[in-house]
Amino acid sequence: MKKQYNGTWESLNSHEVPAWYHDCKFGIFIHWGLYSVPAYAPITWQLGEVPIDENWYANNPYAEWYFNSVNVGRGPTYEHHIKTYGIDFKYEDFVSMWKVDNYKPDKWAELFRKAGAAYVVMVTKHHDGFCLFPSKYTDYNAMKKGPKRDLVGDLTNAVRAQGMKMGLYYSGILDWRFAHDPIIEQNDNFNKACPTYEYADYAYNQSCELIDNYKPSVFWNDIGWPKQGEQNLPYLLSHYYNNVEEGVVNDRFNGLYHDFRTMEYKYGESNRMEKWEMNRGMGLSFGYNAIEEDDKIMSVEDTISLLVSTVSNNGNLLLNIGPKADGTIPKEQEKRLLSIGQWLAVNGEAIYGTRCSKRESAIDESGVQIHYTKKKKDLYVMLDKVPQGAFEVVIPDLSGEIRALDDKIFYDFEAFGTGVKIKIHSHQTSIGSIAFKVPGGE
Ligand SMILES: C[C@@H]1N[C@H](CNC(=O)c2cc3ccccc3[nH]2)[C@@H](O)[C@H](O)[C@@H]1O
Repeated sequence: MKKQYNGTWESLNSHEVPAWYHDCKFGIFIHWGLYSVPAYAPITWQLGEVPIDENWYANNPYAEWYFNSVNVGRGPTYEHHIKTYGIDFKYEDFVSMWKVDNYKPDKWAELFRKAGAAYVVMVTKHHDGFCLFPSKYTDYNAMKKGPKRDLVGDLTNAVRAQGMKMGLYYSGILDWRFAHDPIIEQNDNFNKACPTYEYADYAYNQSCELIDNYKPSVFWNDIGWPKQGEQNLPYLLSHYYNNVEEGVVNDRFNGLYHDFRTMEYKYGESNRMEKWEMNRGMGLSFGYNAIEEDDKIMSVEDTISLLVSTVSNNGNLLLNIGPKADGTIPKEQEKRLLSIGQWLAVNGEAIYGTRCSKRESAIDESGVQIHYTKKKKDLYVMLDKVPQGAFEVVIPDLSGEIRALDDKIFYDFEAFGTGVKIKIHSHQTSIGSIAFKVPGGE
């Protein structure tokens, strides 16, 4: 019997995170929109690592913040805009320039599947207010203007045809079509947001459009929810769960409710006792940044390290790609996705469908990082940040057989005190973390 939610916080608080969200581990985030046309941001800092005497908003590395970065009236993006487009060029003028001739949603979905992703979260409306889906509530949308396509519907169908879950991102509290004062400090995200009931109703109604028309497996709200709409949240979330039984939501509803917590780059806290999700771009931006080239984005090894450390601590990794305006996925991003997929094809047994082991991640004296996952009674051990060439590592409080998932790893193992010493002779031909299975080891 399907559980019904009745518009109260009490009924919502009985909602449990469905198994699929615990099992899937790796998702692809997609930031694609008007901001992909200028595709510019300075390459500055990761969120959570901004130097104390610097201003994030006047030097925003998020290319999807282009409108605000110009609107602040100073800094690299403002200068770039004046030089490239001129002082009279308005952000809305990018609409007619946004042609999606290379948008091939089936190819995108195929690439995400090859990357080993189990879910996708696509931005439907970012802070700039331009909707990538047909909406009854605004003509500022991709069906009516610019691309003249239901960009969200096309990808939703393609992703589901590949057997992946489709999630949708919505910028709840921020919409610069309703409130366009420059945001120059963190609190402005809330204090300068549109304070009208009209906008709160707009956000509620568009969220219902997304739920009713696409039934997203993840409703990924960003930054916060309109204050004037907080009393309607229990109805919106009940409507969501009553229509999308497997649905999950994140923790960006003004702290009122969540299925899973989030981190973004280095910002936020995670607690392995609770389901959470790490989201970040491959570089410092979510939207495509044309000056962020191959040498400026994460290596495959670092991305696999992030996946392994996130999953072994009860998280999912939602890794962003920023397509070019025309729908081309940048080569440097595609290359990394395919390499991650190759690693997961060999080592995915230690990732997909696992749960947090009672054993916590550790660093041995040689600096090798040891991460654990479990699946029923089996234990998986993943070695990361390993040296080139041969090395040894002792896994404490372990006994019995230990088997590398990658047959290109040459190793021995032996009992060592109350643990097992693994002697790796050669691992050159493999990329990223080295995963072992210990049958019955949990
Ligand atoms: C995915 C990413 N989100 C940004 C806003 N981030 C937050 O509101 C936020 C980060 C974070 C980390 C831990 C807990 C809550 C958080 N909210 C957006 O401003 C970016 O353009 C991009 O869409």
